Formats: sequence, C-alpha cells, structure tokens
Amino acid sequence: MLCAATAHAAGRMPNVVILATGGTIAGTGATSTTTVGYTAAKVGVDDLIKAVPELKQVAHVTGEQVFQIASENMSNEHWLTLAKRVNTLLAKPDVDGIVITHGTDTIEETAYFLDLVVKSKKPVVVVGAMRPSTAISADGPINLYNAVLVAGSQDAIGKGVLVVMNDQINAARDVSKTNTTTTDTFKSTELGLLGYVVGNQPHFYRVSTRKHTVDTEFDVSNLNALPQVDIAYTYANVGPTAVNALVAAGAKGLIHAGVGDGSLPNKVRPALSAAREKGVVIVRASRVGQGIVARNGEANDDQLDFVVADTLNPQKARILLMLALTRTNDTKEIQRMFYTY
Ligand SMILES: NC(=O)CC[C@H](N)C(=O)O
Repeated sequence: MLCAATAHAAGRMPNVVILATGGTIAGTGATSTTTVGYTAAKVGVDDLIKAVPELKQVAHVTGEQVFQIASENMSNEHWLTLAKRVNTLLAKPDVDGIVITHGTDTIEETAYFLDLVVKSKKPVVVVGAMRPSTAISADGPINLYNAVLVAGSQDAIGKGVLVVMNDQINAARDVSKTNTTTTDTFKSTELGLLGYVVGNQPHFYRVSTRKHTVDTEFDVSNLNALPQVDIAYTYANVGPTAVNALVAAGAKGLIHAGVGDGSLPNKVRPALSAAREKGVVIVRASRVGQGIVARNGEANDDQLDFVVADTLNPQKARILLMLALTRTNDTKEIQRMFYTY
C-alpha cells in the first residue's frame, strides 16, 4: 500500500485531498477589519486552494466541497457522510493524507468523531481559522498551509486525527476551543499539545496513549444514523427539567455535565436514576474542562449503574457514547470504552 512514507521514499510529493466543509476559514466580511459579524462558509474549496499558491511547493493538492456550513450546524448525518468519504479516499493508494477545513466552533467534536471511526493510519488533519478570509492577517492561509504540510508528512502517520491551528499540532481527543475569538484558542488542556509546525515542517514531541483510528472497535460503514445522546448541564439551583425533557424526547444516552468532579445535585440525581432504570445510559462528565471524573467519587456509580467520562469533556463524551451505543448497552463495556479511547 502506498502511503506518505512511500511518497517520501519515492521522492515524490505527497497527494493531499482537502475536504472543505465551511466555517470562518471560508468566511467573508464586509471590510478588512471585520473580524466578527462576518459570514462563515462563503468561499469555495478551489478559491481556498488558489489563495495559498505555496501549497504547490509541498503537496499535490486536490479539493472537494463536502459541505458549506457554519460548524454550529454540524450534525450526526454530516459526520457520517464525512467519515465515509475520508475512509473511501484513504483506501486509495494514491491518497497520502487528508485535510478537512472546518468551522472552529465544533472542530474538536468532528475531529474526535473521526479519530474514533477513520480506518487508516494515514494523516487526517482538521483545520480552521478564527479570522475570515477577507481580514487583515487572516489566519486561514497559514493554517491551511501548515495543515497540508502535516497531512503530507510521514511523521504524522499513525498519530490519530490532528487539529492544526496557530502553528500547533493537537490530538483530536484532547483539544478544545478555549477562547471565543482569539487565534490562539485551541488548547489540549493540561495533557499537552503534540507538537509545532515551524520552519516548513512538523515537529512532534508526544503522542496520546489512548487508542484511535485503526485500533478502535467502531465502524460507520453501514450506519445511516447514530443513537440519540444529549447533554444536561448543571449549575447552582438546577432542577430535573432538562433531564426529564431529554429522556421524554427519546434520548438513549445522557451526558451529565456536572459541576466539579461531576457532582450530582440532589434535585438531579433522582431524575438521572429514573432515566437509568428506563434503560438510558448515563455518563457523568464535568463542565470544568480539565481533569478526571473519578468513578465512585462524587457519586456511587456502581450502585447507580452510571459511567464516568474520565477526562473527556461533555461534548466529546457525547460522541463516544453515541458510538458505544452502536455496539452495546452494557454499562461495564461502555465504561471500558471510556477508559480506552
Ligand atoms: N471561527 C469559526 O470558524 C467560527 C465560525 C462559525 N461559527 C463556525 O464554527 O463555522
């Protein structure tokens, strides 16, 4: 099988496919100083590529417009379509890597979904921008250039799905948007970034110990929908309304975005427990954004038959639970998955 390694070994430039989905990287504003209040998802993939002629120096690049949306509108169906396209392309011997241009609001979710369902070791890089293409010092062109460099690099093979922004390489599992508007918004919590793109090449320093891509048990090739999993957010004075409404609306799984170490308020615990008795799988996560939610810590998970999210934030826990529910309803198995991926 040809891959980026053989592209380099054969002395040819890697073939990188850019799948465009929209977002600010494809956004346009009224003036060059418009950095908020612009319209996302306007510029087509051919123009994104044309705007960075330097790409030709590092890869043979082709583009496909998969969607043209702001990423707050990303749905499970979009993910399944995208994942199937990525798997089809990566199965081709002449494709060495893939770059996905994406809105930044849900980049971390799409990246983690792909990290769990892409069946290839070839590099997949998700990239976006915080400033629209029309802005002074737009970050899209350099981010796209860096993403293509990484996607065509043999050093990125087998590292899972990556998010490349602001000269930094992050693992899909651990990266999150941490600032609403600034270009240094993507951070990998305390677990740390994987490396940098500096001097026209990626530099890797670490990898995640969690399984991904070819080493997961998830297969989307025959899926046309995913089980309904929703998130109930907790705060001081919260009641059971959201949990009860989500269960009534048909949730098969619920992520509880608890306070602190995933604590359950007294007014929420009975609603979650009743949901579990109806067969809904409950995962305790935390709204804090860093750290482990400890099993049998702030709640007796063994007795309640709940699962803990480990270090996944609520939106990523939702993705893993959806995929877990395509395989099993057994909470012990699902807890194993949360400690594996
Ligand atoms: N910086 C961005 O990409 C945000 C734009 C838009 N809300 C999106 O996520 O697509």
